[in-house]
Amino acid sequence: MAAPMRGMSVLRQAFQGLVRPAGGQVCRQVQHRCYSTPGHVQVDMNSETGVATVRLNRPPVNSLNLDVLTELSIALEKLETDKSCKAMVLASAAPGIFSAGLDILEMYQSTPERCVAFWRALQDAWLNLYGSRLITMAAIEGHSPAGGCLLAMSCDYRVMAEGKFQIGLNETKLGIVAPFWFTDVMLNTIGHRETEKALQLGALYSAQQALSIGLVDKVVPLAEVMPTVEGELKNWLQIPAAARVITKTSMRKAVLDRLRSQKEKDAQFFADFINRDSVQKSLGMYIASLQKKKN
Ligand SMILES: CCCC/C=C\CC(=O)SCCNC(=O)CCNC(=O)[C@H](O)C(C)(C)COP(=O)(O)OP(=O)(O)OC[C@H]1O[C@@H](n2cnc3c(N)ncnc32)[C@H](O)[C@@H]1OP(=O)(O)O
Repeated sequence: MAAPMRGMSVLRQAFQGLVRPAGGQVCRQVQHRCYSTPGHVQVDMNSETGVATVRLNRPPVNSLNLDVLTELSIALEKLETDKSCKAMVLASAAPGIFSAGLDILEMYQSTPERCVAFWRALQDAWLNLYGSRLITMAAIEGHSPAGGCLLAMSCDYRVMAEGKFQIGLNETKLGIVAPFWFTDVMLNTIGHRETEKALQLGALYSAQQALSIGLVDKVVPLAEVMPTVEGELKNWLQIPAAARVITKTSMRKAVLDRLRSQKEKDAQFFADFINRDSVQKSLGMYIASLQKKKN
């Protein structure tokens, strides 16, 4: 195994194929390439259909920490440059959960430097997902609050499992504020009036409620989520790719450019905001409420 290069994380080098992480495997089959590493993002590429399935795999709740976001970003970059890849399904390997959103522990009692690095990783993952040329579909087989909702909304199409699962941008309930680009994506998805209510209230919606406001596109029984995504993909794959990509790009450009033009300012704002005493106090109380729920 090659020695890790200085100034580049082992994780990033592993994904770029420069080093193979201990215990990691790269398996190649006739129709599927699965990049299996000890990391938190599994990619299964079906070379026959050109559809990649990207599964978040950080049990118990797929909370998005620096590593997960970095891995996700790199996985998306690789798929973007893979000419055989036409579409990507974002899903979860953890039962009952799509993603619990940002890892609250990245925001609680963290250093300003770590906060900035964490936020840059989130920005990059989002820019890669929202700006992707691929057809992107979210298979929401569980809860999807906050950052989980952002990932789902950033796809082109969302299928959610019916039942007890909830989705929404609940940031205000934690005493934090959804960044402008989260708001922009929600505005583009459900419109101004619903976004204003949803964000102020930190609303979490059932699948049926989410369907009624256009936050998801289809609600089906849990076991039907993947087959429904696959069925929908067949329609999307029939559209001439160049025309679809130009249309998608022109519709998303303004929102992407808004973040691209102020990434560093946005990261610094996050680090300053999250480290305010009042915000830290709210996050501490929220973490305690999650713990209490169990007892
Ligand atoms: C300027 C700032 C902008 C910030 C922008 C975005 C913010 C975010 O994304 S903040 C994250 C918001 N997420 C949430 O509010 C979700 C919180 N979690 C839950 O409501 C539940 O965990 C969930 C419904 C997702 C799943 O419920 P359960 O299946 O019953 O699991 P548990 O609640 O028992 O959780 C298991 C375990 O995971 C810990 N956990 C849950 N969510 C998070 C999280 N987002 N970050 C870190 N850790 C999380 C939870 O505390 C439990 O831990 P243990 O007690 O140690 O087992």
